[in-house]
Amino acid sequence: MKTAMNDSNEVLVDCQNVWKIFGARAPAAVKAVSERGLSKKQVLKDFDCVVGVSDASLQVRRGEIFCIMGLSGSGKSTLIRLLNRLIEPSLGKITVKGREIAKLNAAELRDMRARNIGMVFQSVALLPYRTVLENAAFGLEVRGVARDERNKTARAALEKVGLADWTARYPSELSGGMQQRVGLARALAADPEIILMDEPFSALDPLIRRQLQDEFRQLTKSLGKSAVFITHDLEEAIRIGDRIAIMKDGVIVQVGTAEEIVTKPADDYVSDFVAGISRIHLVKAHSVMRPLAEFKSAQPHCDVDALLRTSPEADIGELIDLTMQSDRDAVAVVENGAVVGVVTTRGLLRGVAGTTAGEPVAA
Ligand SMILES: Nc1ncnc2c1ncn2[C@@H]1O[C@H](COP(=O)(O)OP(=O)(O)OP(=O)(O)O)[C@@H](O)[C@H]1O
Repeated sequence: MKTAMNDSNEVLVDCQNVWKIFGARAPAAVKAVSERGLSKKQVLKDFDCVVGVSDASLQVRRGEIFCIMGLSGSGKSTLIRLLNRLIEPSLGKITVKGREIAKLNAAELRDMRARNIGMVFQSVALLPYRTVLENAAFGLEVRGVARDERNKTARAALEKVGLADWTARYPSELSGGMQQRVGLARALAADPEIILMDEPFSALDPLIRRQLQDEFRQLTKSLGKSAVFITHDLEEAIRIGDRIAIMKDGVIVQVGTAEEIVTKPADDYVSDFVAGISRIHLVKAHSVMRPLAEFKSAQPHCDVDALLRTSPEADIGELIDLTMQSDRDAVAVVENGAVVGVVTTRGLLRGVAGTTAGEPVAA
């Protein structure tokens, strides 16, 4: 099951108060922003400059899949390009594995991109006159890895993405989904610790897309990689991400797990996004339970020890199944052997309907 827990809390990418302002008068706009805190709208009006990213801070931890989600033009691509210094920030600081990337020289930057932070774009840009194997090995070739070694590594990466039988084919013989897999294999062959993905699956049809989402998540986890994954589709972010940052007009408006975002949207913008999302597998017992003391004072005659039991991480689907198996209207939530709360039928309905957790519930 997907959890918010990570293999470690080590921060691999740390982005602090980063701005990116585009335009001929960007330096003056940056000065005005840092001195007077101008808004995106004011910057456009006063300086004719576009704020791509506005005061963004985020941390990507080891082993984590971090999704950046937002509508077109919200700044996702600009932000991800800042993370491996394809573009330079106007203000703010970005470190990768503790090193400030703005301070790296050209050779150090190349090395960092190869070892630490590789990228897969929406259009993979496969080389048409090269085989699948040569395409997957391309990153290694650029790094000067000898042919035998790079082919061996690329072959292993193609195997991981299910293309072992296609190594001698050319990109034009592959479907869009398979071409994306080659792009992923190319990134995996280079073996970076962090993979940056800019809407890699958005051109694919829904079935293939869901399949690749699941495969990508499994593969990333089994290889112990970290990833930053851009999407404009909240369902994709929820399916793939351990945590999600939601962007609007260059600003990160909320960062959290899917459950946090769905149960506690930071503002109306996020609420609108989460309105259509099914909560059955997202909302967990800990969000809809009534704390034990509160439940006991409301229902002093209920024998809590006689209720069916579950963990705080049980989702609403599981809670519904348990409630149906029982002749009681409630399920006890147990942590470390002790009952910590009770989920009532009403709490369950509230979870499905999306009412904020923590409201008083008539049990
Ligand atoms: N090179 C550039 N010059 C000027 N403005 C730019 C440049 N790149 C991006 N922008 C502006 O920055 C803002 C954010 O764009 P960005 O491409 O990061 O958004 P996005 O969320 O990735 O959108 P999409 O989902 O459509 O790719 C937009 O207003 C865009 O016009």
